[in-house]
Amino acid sequence: MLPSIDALKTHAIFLDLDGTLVEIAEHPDAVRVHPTTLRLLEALNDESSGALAVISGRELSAIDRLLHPLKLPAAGVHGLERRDASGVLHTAPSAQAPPISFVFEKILGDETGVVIERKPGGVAVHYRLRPDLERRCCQIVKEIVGQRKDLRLIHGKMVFEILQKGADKGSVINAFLGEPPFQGRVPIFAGDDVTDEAGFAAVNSHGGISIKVGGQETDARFRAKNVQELEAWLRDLIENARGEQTP
Ligand SMILES: O=P(O)(O)OC[C@H]1O[C@H](O[C@H]2O[C@H](CO)[C@@H](O)[C@H](O)[C@H]2O)[C@H](O)[C@@H](O)[C@@H]1O
Repeated sequence: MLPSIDALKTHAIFLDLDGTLVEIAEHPDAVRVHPTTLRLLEALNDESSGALAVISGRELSAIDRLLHPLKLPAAGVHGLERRDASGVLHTAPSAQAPPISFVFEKILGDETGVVIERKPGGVAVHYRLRPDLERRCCQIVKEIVGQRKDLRLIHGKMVFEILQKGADKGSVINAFLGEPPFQGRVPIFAGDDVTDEAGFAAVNSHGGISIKVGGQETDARFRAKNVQELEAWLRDLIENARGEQTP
């Protein structure tokens, strides 16, 4: 059961993208954000007076492409990039490290159907189209991460992500909460995947509202069954907030 909230102006809203605002698709490039979802985000942004940020594993440029024409405060590559509410870009120094994606291209090659997504400070190895190659991908990523102290490994939804250390979704949520217009507000964070757990921990430590989308194990305090249930709840937030303002 999701909590009811009347005043959005006292809350800071953080939303994950894939699997939270949009359904998971077969290929990262196949994802489209429906215009009604864009309108929902616009309304949340208005009703919270700009205290809305997207916290994603995708790089910032990909987030902007998906949410066009909206350009919201956002964190990309699981926290390695962050654009604050005044539009200033903060990049973890490690995000500039040389890419390691060539290793995968060399070993796996595009023809296998394994999708290699390069991002600043990271590479995602998607095996959704070739689940039979999970073990092989796992072997390769573990070997690389085992040799490099500067890297960490995330096993997300049909994806292995190798990332430079230096940030996570929790640290960027904390960074937003230290700045206006997020500062002093009760944080809300909704996400669906393992990488969102760091965000849930940060939000829980502020006494906020952490929401897991889907059925997997989590430290989030609340749960939405799926993308639709979360979206319906977000719509209610807007209606309640607007209702509050009506004399
Ligand atoms: O933090 P998020 O916004 O949830 O991003 C996590 C990763 O999402 C994308 O991959 C996932 O979604 C794809 C499209 O639905 C799907 O094909 C893939 O299997 C999923 O792992 C994105 O491509 C990654 O860069 C993000 O890190």
